[in-house]
Amino acid sequence: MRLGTVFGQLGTLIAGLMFLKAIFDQYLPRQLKASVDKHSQKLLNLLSPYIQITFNEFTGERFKRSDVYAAIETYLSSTSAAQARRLKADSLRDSTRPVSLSMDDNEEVADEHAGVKVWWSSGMHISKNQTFSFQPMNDEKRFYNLRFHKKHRNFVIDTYLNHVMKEGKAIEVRNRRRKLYTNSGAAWTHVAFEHPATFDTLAMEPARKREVVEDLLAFSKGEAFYTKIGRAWKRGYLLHGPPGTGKSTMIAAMANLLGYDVYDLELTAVKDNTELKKLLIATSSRAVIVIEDIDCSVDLTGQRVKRREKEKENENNQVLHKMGMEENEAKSSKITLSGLLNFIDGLWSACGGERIIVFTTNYVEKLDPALIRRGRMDKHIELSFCSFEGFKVLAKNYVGVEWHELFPRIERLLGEVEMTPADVAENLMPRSLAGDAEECLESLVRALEAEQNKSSTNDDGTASRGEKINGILVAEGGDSWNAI
Ligand SMILES: Nc1ncnc2c1ncn2[C@@H]1O[C@H](COP(=O)(O)OP(=O)(O)OP(=O)(O)O)[C@@H](O)[C@H]1O
Ligand SMILES: [Mg+2]
Repeated sequence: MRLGTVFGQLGTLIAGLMFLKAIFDQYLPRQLKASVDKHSQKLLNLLSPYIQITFNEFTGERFKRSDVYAAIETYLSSTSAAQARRLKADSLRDSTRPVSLSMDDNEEVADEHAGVKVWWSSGMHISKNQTFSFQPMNDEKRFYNLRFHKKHRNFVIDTYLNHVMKEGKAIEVRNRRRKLYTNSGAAWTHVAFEHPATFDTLAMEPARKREVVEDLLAFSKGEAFYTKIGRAWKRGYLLHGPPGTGKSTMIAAMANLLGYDVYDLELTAVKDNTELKKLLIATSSRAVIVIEDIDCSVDLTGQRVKRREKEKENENNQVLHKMGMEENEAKSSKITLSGLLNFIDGLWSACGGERIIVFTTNYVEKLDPALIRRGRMDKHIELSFCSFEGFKVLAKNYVGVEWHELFPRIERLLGEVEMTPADVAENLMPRSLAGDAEECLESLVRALEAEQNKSSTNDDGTASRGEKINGILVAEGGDSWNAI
């Protein structure tokens, strides 16, 4: 007899048994039915080459939805949308998508991974001891069934289920609305993080940009590597450079590239080291923890205070009096350098999951070496004045041109004048909706030439535009505005 015929007959037999079981289910008394159920299931198990796994929506804790069920639902959402005939739509909180689609009860969809085909179906148990309740949903227990051929038992259990969990969680992360956390006291509050910066729009030499992007991607995919070498899955970046060179913009681009939340830690709002520790423990995995302007955030004890006092000593002839005050202030300042070092080291040891910590500063040389040594700040990235390569990125973004006859002139001027990407960008900003590229480029040329003339005449040593004193940018004409 041909193999196809054998399978055909087997199929008919199984279908017949299932039909008989359905009839018995309707007409047999309950006790007899339970016994028929047991034996028919045994018979079906013997004949069927398939294995089935059930994943319940609620396991153990009654009100806690199973993470596994949620990951399966997310994993199957696109397959369900493509295959199922009846779908359920749910609104989503904290997601960039307006609705989530999943297959309705008693639907079945097929999935394939590494050439192995499996079938997923969804269903719902309704509790038999139904009592009147204002929350009838509590008695409905949903589940997913995974069906596969028994020859794939090991593959499904060892490989396929891992793939489903990993992919489901990754989709969840990709779709979730990210958050920007800020601290007030020992608690974080958050708003939606919607900064549009990307590495594509960041003005920086392409080779250096690629290096940073590759470093970040290697980190984010490096869980196995970090485990192998016995290091916590964390990475520290120090971004340094003059104001307006794109440090904050790069942090947003980093968070957008990796899909991480951002924790913007304002050290001056933290009372003491204990509060700092609490904040650290409350951060989630897949986060960029940022401390901006680390040099002027807080009076750190140790070398820096001494160095700062020394600078003041030279400036001021009321030295002793002033030093006394500073020392008292430093003592009453509750966050210390060692507190901050413990914070970073604690991040490395106490918190599981991937985290990035970023410090920014305008004055890298002022930082205590202990704070920025490799292992704490693994990668130091300098952001500097606008190069011609950086300008080309801005020109493409702001005025939509990749080449213009003014480019050689701009290249020469940028080689002679130091202008931050922020200032270049400002000059390239169209003045009106109808503003054209040439007008913007000419405005930039004029600004660069004015800067060139100014630098050849201005050497009186006064603070000039763009210089930051104690976190405040100095504007032309002595105005000042906040750093961020
Ligand atoms: N490298 C850059 N690429 C693209 N845009 C930039 C770049 N640098 C600055 N800008 C523009 O200038 C503005 C200010 O930049 P940003 O806030 O990133 O500077 P910063 O280096 O963080 O300055 P600060 O030291 O004052 O904090 C940004 O909103 C952005 O539009
Ligand atoms: Mg900044």
